[in-house]
Order: sequence, then structure tokens, then C-alpha cells
Amino acid sequence: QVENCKRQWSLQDFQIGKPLGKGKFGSVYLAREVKSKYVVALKILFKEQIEKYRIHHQLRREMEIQTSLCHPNILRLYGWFHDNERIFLILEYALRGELYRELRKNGRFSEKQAATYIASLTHALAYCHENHVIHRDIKPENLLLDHEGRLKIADFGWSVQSKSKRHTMCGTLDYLAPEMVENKAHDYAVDNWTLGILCYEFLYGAPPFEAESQKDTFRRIMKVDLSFPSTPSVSAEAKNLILRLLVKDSSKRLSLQKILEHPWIIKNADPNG
Ligand SMILES: Cn1ncc2ncnc(NCCc3cnc(NC(=O)Nc4cccc(C(F)(F)F)c4)s3)c21
Repeated sequence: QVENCKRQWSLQDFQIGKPLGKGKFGSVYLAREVKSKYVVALKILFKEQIEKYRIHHQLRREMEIQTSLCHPNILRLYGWFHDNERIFLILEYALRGELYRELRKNGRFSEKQAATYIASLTHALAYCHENHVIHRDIKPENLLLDHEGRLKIADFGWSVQSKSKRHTMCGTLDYLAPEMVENKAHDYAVDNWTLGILCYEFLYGAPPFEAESQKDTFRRIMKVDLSFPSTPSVSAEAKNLILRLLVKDSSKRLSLQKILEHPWIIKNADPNG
């Protein structure tokens, strides 16, 4: 009979390899599906943690969202399974790991590399927004690189399927848009703000509103207290793009389409991602 496409996976189907990373709710391991020898990443979450923090609805939403998204710059969630105490996410394996390790290693990226990453992110976010998904938690830790150095957005644990405005407070401090900091209703434009934050961080090596305390970072975000250090020297076009994204009024932020048409992106981004 025809093999049912949504076959039930179990731990016996996989050989577990080296740990790839540790998260708050569980760890990720390299793994290989025994029959096909296909290499994946296996994220292991503990049910008792998921229940304790009452986030099972988020996990269900992530499954729905992630299994419906298919884009070269979005890390695939192939499926999932569970046993008595754990939930396993079967994920696409990104061989070159977390982008922020590259960023910390190099200090910062060249304008060509930064523009290529921003263009890939913009394509992925445009695809998400077309599918009514706001990621809301785009930060270097959630960006992975595959074997060709292509950027993959991962961890939709905080994303939402949104047709209306959202209120949930989430995400790390440095990347929060003003309307999220004020816990106001927010929409897709929060991801545009975050692109501005990341563009700055890729070029200067640190996010623009970094401060000693959370309070100071909040204050700097609310004031859009942005300054460009004299070193490293960054092109005027790059600064122009950052200034067009880090705008407090979310309706005035450059649209994803306009980012792809921006002179700095046209001039510097590698079209092959
Ligand atoms: C480090 N690394 N290196 C190579 C590599 N290749 C692939 N993946 C890696 N890492 C895993 C990336 C992730 C993708 N999707 C995730 N999803 C998630 O973590 N979801 C999640 C977690 C906790 C709570 C909730 C809940 F309940 F709130 F919804 C949801 S994590 C890799």
C-alpha cells in the first residue's frame, strides 16, 4: 500500500551525533536518519519544561507555521515526534552553524557580506509576511548558515500567524522595536526595524542601542538614540538604509520591497545569497 506521507517518526529512526547547541528549553544534536542516511538537526525539548512555562500553544503554532513555510532562507522543520518526557523537532541541518559566531570571530562583516545577509533576510521576511507570519525574534542567535554560507532564519518559537495586530511581549532587548518596548499593538513592521538593527550590528560589530542596563537600552530605543562611530568607516548608502529602517513611526519604515531596491543592496548584495 502507499506509504503514508506523514509517517510517524521515533527515536529509533535516528543515530544521535554531537551536540550543536544548548537552548533554554532543550538542546540540539546532529542526527542521521538510519534508513536514508539523511543528516538532520534534532532539537530535544522537555515536556515538563513546556508545561511548566505553559508554552505548548507556542510550540503547536511553531509546528503549524514552520511546516507550512518553504523558502531557501528559512530553516526547514521536516516534522516532529515525542516520547513520554520529550518532544523532538526534526530540523534542516545548517552546517556552518550560528551566524553570530562568524560575527564575533570576524568582529564585523564586509559591506558585501552584510548586504548579502540583509538581502537574504529581506527575501525570507517578505515570504513570511506574504504567509501572514511575523517572526518577531530575528536576532543573530536565530540566524544560521548552511554549508554554502547561505543564511537561514531559524526558531519560530516566538513567531505568530498574524492577520491582526499583536500584543505579546517577546524577543531580546536590543532588537525590540519601540512599539514592542512600549508593549503597544505591533505588526509586520517590527521585522523591518530589526533588519535595521542587524544591518548596523553586521557593519559595526554591536547593536546600535547597546547599553549597560536594560533601562538605558529601552531609553535609547525609545529615543532612537542612533550614532555612527567614525571607525570602522561605513559607506553613506549603508548608513542611509539603516536610517530608513530605524524609524520610530512603524508606518514610515522602508518596506521590504524598497530595501531590495536600495542602492546599497543593489551595489553590494550577492544575488546568489
Ligand atoms: C545550533 N545549530 N547549528 C547547526 C544547526 N542546524 C540546525 N539547527 C540548529 N539549531 C536549532 C535551530 C532551531 C530551529 N528551530 C527551533 N525551534 C525551537 O527551538 N522552538 C522552540 C524552542 C523552545 C520553546 C518553543 C516553544 F515551546 F515556546 F514554542 C519552541 S530551534 C543548529
